[in-house]
Amino acid sequence: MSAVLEVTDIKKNFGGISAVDGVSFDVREGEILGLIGPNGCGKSTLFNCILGQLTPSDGEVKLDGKVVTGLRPAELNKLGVSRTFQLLQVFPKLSVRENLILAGQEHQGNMASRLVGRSDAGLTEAANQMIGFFKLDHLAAEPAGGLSYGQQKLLDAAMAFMGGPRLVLLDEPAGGVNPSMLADLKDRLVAINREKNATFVVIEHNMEFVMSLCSRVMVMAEGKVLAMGRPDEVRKDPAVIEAYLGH
Ligand SMILES: Nc1ncnc2c1ncn2[C@@H]1O[C@H](COP(=O)(O)OP(=O)(O)OP(=O)(O)O)[C@@H](O)[C@H]1O
Repeated sequence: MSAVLEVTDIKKNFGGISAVDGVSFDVREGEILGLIGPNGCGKSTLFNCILGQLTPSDGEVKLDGKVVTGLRPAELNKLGVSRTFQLLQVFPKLSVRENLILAGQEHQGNMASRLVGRSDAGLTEAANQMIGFFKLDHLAAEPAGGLSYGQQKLLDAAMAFMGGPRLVLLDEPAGGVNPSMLADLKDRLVAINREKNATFVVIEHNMEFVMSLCSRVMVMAEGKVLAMGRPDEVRKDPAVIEAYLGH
């Protein structure tokens, strides 16, 4: 399997703080990689360095073998890199379908179409497919703000997959989602991975969710990679247990 994403020796300092301290890993095509670690260990900073929200102090990011370090988020979007944020990014007054269309326009770098008219740039069909895929049919015309929190997280994840991205980085997709919706969310993420061969990286604090969703898990502590491996290997790694119990 070829690597979609290769991260080599990424570092990010904030003044005297070394938030990410020499992290290297790769993500293979069709893989779901989990990224876990105690609060403040550098997960979000690492995501932001990969996604162009932050410029790394050092290191290299490659997408499909091409160096993309330092590219802006919009440029990465056009290359097929998509993300969700810890906090929901849905537009509450727009319908579920409109939110998906807008996300598709963003992925195409086509936000200007918002200003020049309500043309959907051919994205209604793609949005309808995503609605079906994420089982949001009964909510398609509802304003997103009227959905439950768990449904909005499902929509938020669906938005990241509009436009058939090459790589999706999901930041705490399960955060605050109740157990019954969690099962739906996991089920849909597994399905999109299998049926569309989608590749993604998931930051998540919900250990059970991440261990059952991901094929490999990377554990960070204090800006470094502490462990990387299959969920069952990582779960019993003494250094990982210590990192969690120590906090
Ligand atoms: N913009 C910033 N300026 C200064 N320090 C920052 C900045 N962003 C993050 N940090 C620091 O870098 C370290 C890593 O933070 P980061 O948010 O990446 O951790 P995290 O693992 O994502 O945490 P959480 O699980 O709580 O989201 C922390 O010490 C944090 O205080």
